[in-house]
Amino acid sequence: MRPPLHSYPHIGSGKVRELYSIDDDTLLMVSTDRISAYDYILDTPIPDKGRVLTAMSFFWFDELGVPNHLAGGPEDPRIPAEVVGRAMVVRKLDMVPVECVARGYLTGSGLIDYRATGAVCGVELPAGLVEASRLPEPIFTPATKAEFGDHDENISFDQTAQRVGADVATRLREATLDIYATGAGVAESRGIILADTKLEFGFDEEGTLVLADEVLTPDSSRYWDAQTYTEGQVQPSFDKQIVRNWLTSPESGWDRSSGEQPPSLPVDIAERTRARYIEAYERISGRSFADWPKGV
Ligand SMILES: CCOC(=O)Cn1cc(-c2ncnc(N)c2C#N)cn1
Repeated sequence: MRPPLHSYPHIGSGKVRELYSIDDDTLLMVSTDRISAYDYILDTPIPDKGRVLTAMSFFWFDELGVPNHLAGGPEDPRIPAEVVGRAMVVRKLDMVPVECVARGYLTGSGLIDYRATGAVCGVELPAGLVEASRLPEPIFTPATKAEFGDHDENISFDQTAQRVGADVATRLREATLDIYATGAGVAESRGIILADTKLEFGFDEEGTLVLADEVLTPDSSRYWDAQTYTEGQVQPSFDKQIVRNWLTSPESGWDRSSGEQPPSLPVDIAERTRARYIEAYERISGRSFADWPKGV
């Protein structure tokens, strides 16, 4: 008999995820069907988004083969029935207070930094790069964890070292770049560009640096379709572009500059977005989403 979700103390909320305490050593990380766009959490859920992104994290934890925080499988008996398939039982770690970002392409806050300084997080880049330029080699561009709703602030390697020590900063950079390289290589072989990703790490009770959080999901990464990749313009998000395009189309009646909450999504927009998440998972993992566990 699985415990009810309400039997676990709720200890944290993200934009689209919830964190609960199972016991002194273990947490339950639950992914919801919520989706964010243009810094708003939309009021229309994307059916199965939580399950697809959880399936992706389980795939990548398995594929990467590095020490990670998983403490059980997708159907661990500690997972409440209502969240089976979209929850992970994880070891409680001493989390490193740095967002570990790897970038293989220049976009978003990295492009803003580059245009202002010629560098990203203090990493000098060649002149002449533009939106979505592929970088000569992937770079480590750490950031501070922002409070709920704020954007993370990019920091340099030296600033990271001041926070966590030079040795840990070096290990974070190495691990982040290695994981990005593996992820980008697998994605590329499936016709998908992994432009960048954000990882989180923590230390376990033996002092081992452990990969935590979600890993290489469309919520923690930018995925682009390699077939449509064109340097010099903002790339369509593999998973969110359908939503973004509808929200900024006359059909939605929404004005992005209004500061108002976006309208509810039409059913077909939510359904097509669900299909994109499933396509990303199946193409990258080579697994069928139909095989993934589902709660009640
Ligand atoms: C609600 C969404 O926000 C988060 O999950 C971020 N977060 C992670 C932890 C964490 N804390 C101890 N051990 C862990 N294994 C983890 C993990 N992952 C805390 N906040």
